[in-house]
Amino acid sequence: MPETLLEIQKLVFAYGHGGRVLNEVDLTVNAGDFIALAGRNGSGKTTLTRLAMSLLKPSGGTIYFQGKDTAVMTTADMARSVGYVFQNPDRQIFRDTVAQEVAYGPEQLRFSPAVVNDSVAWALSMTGLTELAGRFPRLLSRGQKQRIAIASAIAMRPQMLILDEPTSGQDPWEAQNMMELLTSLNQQGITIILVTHDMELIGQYASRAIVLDRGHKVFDGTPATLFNGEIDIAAWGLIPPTAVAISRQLPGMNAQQVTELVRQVMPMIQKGGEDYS
Ligand SMILES: Nc1ncnc2c1ncn2[C@@H]1O[C@H](COP(=O)(O)OP(=O)(O)OP(=O)(O)O)[C@@H](O)[C@H]1O
Repeated sequence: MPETLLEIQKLVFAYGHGGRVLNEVDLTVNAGDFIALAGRNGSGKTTLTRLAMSLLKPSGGTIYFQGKDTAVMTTADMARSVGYVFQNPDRQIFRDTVAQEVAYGPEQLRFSPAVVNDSVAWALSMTGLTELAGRFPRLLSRGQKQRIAIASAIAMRPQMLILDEPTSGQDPWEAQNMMELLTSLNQQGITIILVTHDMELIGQYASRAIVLDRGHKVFDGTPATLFNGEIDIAAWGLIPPTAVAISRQLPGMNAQQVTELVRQVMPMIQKGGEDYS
């Protein structure tokens, strides 16, 4: 059995005296999961991740991290185990060089200087930033800044990484690099929760999809099940990945990703070619 990292029970949340933004949400996150958290604008995704990080406190229900009630944990306690990457990387970057920026978290956690150096070197290398270690972060591209935010988070050696729309505003090449980075971090044992509106990314990279709709958890399962055509995902404001939409038009096809669609379609095309030759 995989270790349970996060256990959310009957979570309710309202901002101030407003209405409920999250309603009786139950959720278990296991070590090793690669979760995509989806749902229409305002469905409660960011709020849920902020609660999971103890940046907000529940109005009702309980959140346990490794069996411990997070109500008694500070944001600093959570930061030892969970890295959080904000949607806008500029909110997280304030030091003069990339290396100093990435060292900030491990220093705050009072790692020894040798461990800080090792952690920074590892985080820069994982994120492809080693060459940029001495550069001024604010002058780098959005994709590079997003990588700095991830490097800063993983330098604290978290068990789990929560990322809020890390590919927003990036070109497809940067977004793909980012997803490959997250895949490789996940393969190294870091549990990933990725907030995203991008169904293509969910189909291609996530092992589990969770959908929120108007503060309720309405789906928790594999991307294959989410996109199998039997669930009315349009009711939650979602559309299937292109590969799924195309493959539904072709008899016998069940691709979730473009590469898989091409693999499934190629024999048909080759056979068609032979018929014409
Ligand atoms: N600081 C706040 N004060 C009051 N209401 C808020 C606050 N932040 C978010 N909300 C409201 O809470 C609801 C959930 O917002 P949240 O940002 O969690 O949704 P989301 O699914 O992340 O949306 P998006 O995809 O647009 O980022 C929305 O109705 C939003 O307007």
